[in-house]
Amino acid sequence: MSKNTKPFSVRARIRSFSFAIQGIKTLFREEDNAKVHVLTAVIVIIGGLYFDISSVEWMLITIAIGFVLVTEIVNTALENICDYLTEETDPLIKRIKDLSAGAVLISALTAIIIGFIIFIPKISSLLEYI
Ligand SMILES: Nc1ncnc2c1ncn2[C@@H]1O[C@H](COP(=O)(O)OP(=O)(O)OP(=O)(O)O)[C@@H](O)[C@H]1O
Repeated sequence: MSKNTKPFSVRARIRSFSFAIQGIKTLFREEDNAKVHVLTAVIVIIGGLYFDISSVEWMLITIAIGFVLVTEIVNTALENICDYLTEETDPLIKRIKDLSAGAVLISALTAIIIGFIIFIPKISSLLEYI
């Protein structure tokens, strides 16, 4: 394994950070799924502010939102690699893309379950109060 012999450089770290920001921008510009996830996250955050949820609930929601966005980014990167490798229909490419899409689905379902556990009791007590 090759050892990184480059000296530590703050400038290089800032450059790497800017590449990561470019990746996030690409995701939101080109992936409709990511736009849906962000819109959902905004609605959840508004709900959290409205119901004045606890610190632990904010932490769970933050983890859920981050988990969904990270799987979406990894899925998009894998899809791009697949499309770069071949434009032909290939069973292995299908397998990779379907597995990757499965990861996004699992993360989204996890986030939905967390959202339901946090918000359903609050919404029901609000409805009872009305
Ligand atoms: N080269 C390929 N060979 C075989 N099957 C493919 C190939 N490309 C895509 N597929 C199949 O078609 C499905 C949809 O592929 P696509 O790349 O459009 O993903 P998508 O999830 O619709 O993309 P997006 O995230 O952009 O909405 C894949 O999950 C896979 O099952």
